[in-house]
Amino acid sequence: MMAKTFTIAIDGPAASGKGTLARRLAAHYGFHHLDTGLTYRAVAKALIDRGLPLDNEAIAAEMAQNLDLKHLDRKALATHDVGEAASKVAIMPAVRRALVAAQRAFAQTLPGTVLDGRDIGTVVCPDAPVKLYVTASAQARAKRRHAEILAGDGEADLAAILADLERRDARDMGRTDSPLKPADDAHLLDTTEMDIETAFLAAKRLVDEALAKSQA
Ligand SMILES: Nc1ncnc2c1ncn2[C@@H]1O[C@H](COP(=O)(O)OP(=O)(O)OP(=O)(O)O)[C@@H](O)[C@H]1O
Ligand SMILES: Nc1ccn([C@@H]2O[C@H](COP(=O)(O)O)[C@@H](O)[C@H]2O)c(=O)n1
Repeated sequence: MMAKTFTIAIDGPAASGKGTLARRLAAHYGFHHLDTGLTYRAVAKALIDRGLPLDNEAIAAEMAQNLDLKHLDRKALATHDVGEAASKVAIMPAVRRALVAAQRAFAQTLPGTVLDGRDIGTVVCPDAPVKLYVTASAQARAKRRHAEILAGDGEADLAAILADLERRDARDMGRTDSPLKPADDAHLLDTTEMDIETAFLAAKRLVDEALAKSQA
């Protein structure tokens, strides 16, 4: 018999704060965390590093099939160019099939997991007992990303960041395969007016309710 698992599914647009929340929740509950955006970024970076095209589905899918989830280097994958390239390879069904299979295996083999991305509640873990769709206005998200880059001693232009976010959101929401959207049973968490602690407490309340239900 398969052991019981509990997955927290978190989705939302770029820089909405879903990764921050996912990490906080995973630390709080002692769960394993997978940032699924890193998996798409890793495929994109593997192609870029080898000088391979970003629009060849067969080549990209081969990279996705060979990806090892244990070796995702967040720092190396964090650049703007890799994020932009990731959203291009993410439109390819064969890439998604390979990555979704690995993401599902992560959720199904560990007892407590938090996965964040764009299609966790809709495609990867449609039966997750708790789903959060984290949003914030595009302006708020751009300001947060801007502050993050400046804090890391980088240079950034707020208007350019806003344009990038909006372009990436449009690609993620407009693609045919697994577009970004809230699952029908997701809780919407708009953090435009919330600081990180307030957003965490709101999310924790929803997870606590789901955990209590799953143990009843
Ligand atoms: N509620 C909040 N209030 C203020 N800042 C926040 C809030 N949530 C997250 N942040 C900050 O916003 C930035 C983006 O957050 P985060 O990286 O978690 O977003 P994300 O949705 O995971 O982004 P991506 O999709 O690009 O991976 C970070 O600098 C984070 O510290
Ligand atoms: N479940 C997911 C996660 C990510 N993507 C795509 O990857 C891009 C990068 O994601 P980040 O969260 O690291 O910014 C993102 O723009 C999506 O195109 C996805 O499709 N599904």
